[in-house]
Amino acid sequence: MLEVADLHSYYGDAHVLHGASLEVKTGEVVALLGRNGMGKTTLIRSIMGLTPPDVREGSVRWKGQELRGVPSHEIAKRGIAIVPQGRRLFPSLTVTEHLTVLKKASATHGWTVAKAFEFFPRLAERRNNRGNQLSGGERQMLAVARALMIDPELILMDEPSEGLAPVMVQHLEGIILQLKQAGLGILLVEQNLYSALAVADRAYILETGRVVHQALASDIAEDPSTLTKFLGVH
Ligand SMILES: Nc1ncnc2c1ncn2[C@@H]1O[C@H](COP(=O)(O)OP(=O)(O)OP(=O)(O)O)[C@@H](O)[C@H]1O
Repeated sequence: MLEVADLHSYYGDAHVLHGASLEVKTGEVVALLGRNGMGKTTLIRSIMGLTPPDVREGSVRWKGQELRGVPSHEIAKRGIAIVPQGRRLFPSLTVTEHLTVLKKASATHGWTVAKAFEFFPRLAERRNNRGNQLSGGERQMLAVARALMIDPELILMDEPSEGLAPVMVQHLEGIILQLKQAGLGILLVEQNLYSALAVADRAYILETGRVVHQALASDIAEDPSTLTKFLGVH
């Protein structure tokens, strides 16, 4: 469904992605792993058409069509949503307002505000609270719910577990698996290795802007030598 091939991205003269390639098939959860600064966020932004960075070589194909050069709002319309690192919510908007910015409250098709509240009961309870009144876990749920409002087929999630208490990380894993069951594909950037491997079908390891290893998530989880070699985990 998503095919990224030989992508080269730059921040000014700084060459950050050096021919990154990966694939996400329909309904697959794919983890993108790698140490700090290896280019994970840059790759996600490059897929989504967000600048910076500047993509100078390679292709991003979605359902067979080239996305390079397509504006990010158009990419969203074609079915790819992003849950950015740090969640990027509006402190003064309520939970409901965050959701209705992207979809009318009266909408009846696909992901509606009512359906999002059914999926995230905690958000329903907090519907009139503002972004700055939510806990870290509630913020993350809202960031995911907001992404769902565009009725995506693929969600790019950038470190969703960052800053969450362990119980909330587990809750988030449950949400990711439920979304997968609903047929969504997910490309998941995670520092929390074990959480990512617990929900992913496959994983790629990025090192200085290139994929240096790919495998089934279950194989990586059972193979400590891969974790040590590429991720410095002991
Ligand atoms: N806006 C920017 N301008 C210049 N350089 C940047 C910018 N954003 C990232 N970089 C550089 O690009 C490289 C890759 O960063 P990126 O954020 O993609 O890594 P990452 O793997 O997502 O790491 P992290 O887990 O720390 O977010 C780093 O060397 C970083 O300093």
